[in-house]
Amino acid sequence: MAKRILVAVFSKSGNTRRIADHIHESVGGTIFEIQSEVPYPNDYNAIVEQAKKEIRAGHKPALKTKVDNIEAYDTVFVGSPNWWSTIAPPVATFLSEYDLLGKTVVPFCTHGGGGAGRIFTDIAALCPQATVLNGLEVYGDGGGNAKATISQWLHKIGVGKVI
Ligand SMILES: Cc1cc2nc3c(=O)[nH]c(=O)nc-3n(C[C@H](O)[C@H](O)[C@H](O)COP(=O)(O)O)c2cc1C
Repeated sequence: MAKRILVAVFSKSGNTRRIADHIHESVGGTIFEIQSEVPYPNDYNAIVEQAKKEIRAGHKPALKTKVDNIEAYDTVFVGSPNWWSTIAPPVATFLSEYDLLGKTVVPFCTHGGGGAGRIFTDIAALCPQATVLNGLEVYGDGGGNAKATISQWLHKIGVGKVI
């Protein structure tokens, strides 16, 4: 049976979404934007403070969007910006809401200079029954090298294009 791929991404300012779009172009499948029911503020200080509080409290905000049929996918890419060295809280909600038992999870993130932080281990901890492949970390929106970096990574982890 053909592999079915979901590319799930949360992005506040577009960087992680851009990487998700490149991944989607390369591997096919379905793209899914993780969105919180209540949007995060646009003011930088406000979002940084809110994120800090939510992460400290382990808060998992309600999501506005749902995946129709998670059973249909066997590979799930999960993308998050680095927020305080970990995943954005809506990504924690996403990983807790869906049963990823037996699926392959492929993490990726963008950051502002701090690298992946704890993102890959935090994602793995939230889907203990999935096989988690080596993640990709990208600075900002990845610049002009983004596509090449993504192709090399996909090749390394052995995820090819599906229809
Ligand atoms: C609330 C918040 C916290 C952040 N914390 C970090 C951090 O700890 N380390 C880091 O390298 N970048 C941090 N950043 C920068 C983002 O990870 C970076 O700009 C990312 O590419 C944004 O992705 P997006 O455009 O998909 O939202 C933070 C940004 C925000 C809004």
